Amino acid sequence: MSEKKPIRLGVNIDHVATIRNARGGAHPDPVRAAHLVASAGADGITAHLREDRRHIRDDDMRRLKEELDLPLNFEMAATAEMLQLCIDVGPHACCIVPENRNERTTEGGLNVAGQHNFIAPFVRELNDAGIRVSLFVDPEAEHIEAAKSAGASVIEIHTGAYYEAAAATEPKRIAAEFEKIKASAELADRIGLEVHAGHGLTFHNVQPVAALPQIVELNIGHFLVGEAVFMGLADAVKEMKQLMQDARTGGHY
Ligand SMILES: CC(=O)[C@@H](O)[C@H](O)COP(=O)(O)O
Ligand SMILES: NCC(=O)COP(=O)(O)O
Repeated sequence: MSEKKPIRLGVNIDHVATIRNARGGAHPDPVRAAHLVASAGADGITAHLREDRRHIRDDDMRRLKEELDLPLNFEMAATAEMLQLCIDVGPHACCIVPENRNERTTEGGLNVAGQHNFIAPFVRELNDAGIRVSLFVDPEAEHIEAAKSAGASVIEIHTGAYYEAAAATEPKRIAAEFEKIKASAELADRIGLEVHAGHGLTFHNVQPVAALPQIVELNIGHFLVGEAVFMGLADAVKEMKQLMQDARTGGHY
């Protein structure tokens, strides 16, 4: 069993921008939300600049980088336009994700094994610009091994299938999806990749994932912004961090 390293919470503020864009104005400002989550204990800010700009926009990314002291994780598709924007912004990290304009949310992980020769040059250019690269992958060995050989230093395990199993309250499916995450975290750690996870994590499903000793960062957004309606964004972030720390230190879950 690996030693338990501390675990970080990256808060994804995309859906603050979704609410802003619903009316076309400037409120609520995702950068203001980022300042708030920083003071509530977030360890980083994640934002996904989608090609269709449905939530976060170019200027949000620039302001997040300029105004925040926290590490910025720039999520994006592997396109020439995004590569240039990311290099111009100069975030701490870039997470490359698959993107499909017709999807409601990120549906699956990056097909790194099938697109190795396409993805590796993006990783190289970002690395050369001093940006850490993470690849957002389904919990499958072939993509994790391909991420390593493509030059990424981090993988983020897509926890969407685990979320769906938990939402359907199907114990066998939850256990099967969790086992995939666990085996993937162990494999990635063994081959020298830093391991992150995210997508669909909530107060109710986060603790088993946070307890996995190889996982050092969780990126969580939609649930926290939704929960902010009921308990406020700062309290939602504090509660999520507490649940993660409790799971990490062997507390109750
Ligand atoms: C890649 C990922 O999991 C997040 O970026 C999440 O998808 C938030 O953005 P969307 O809700 O637009 O997919
Ligand atoms: N990469 C996952 C992420 O940033 C947040 O996903 P979600 O919590 O909004 O589903």
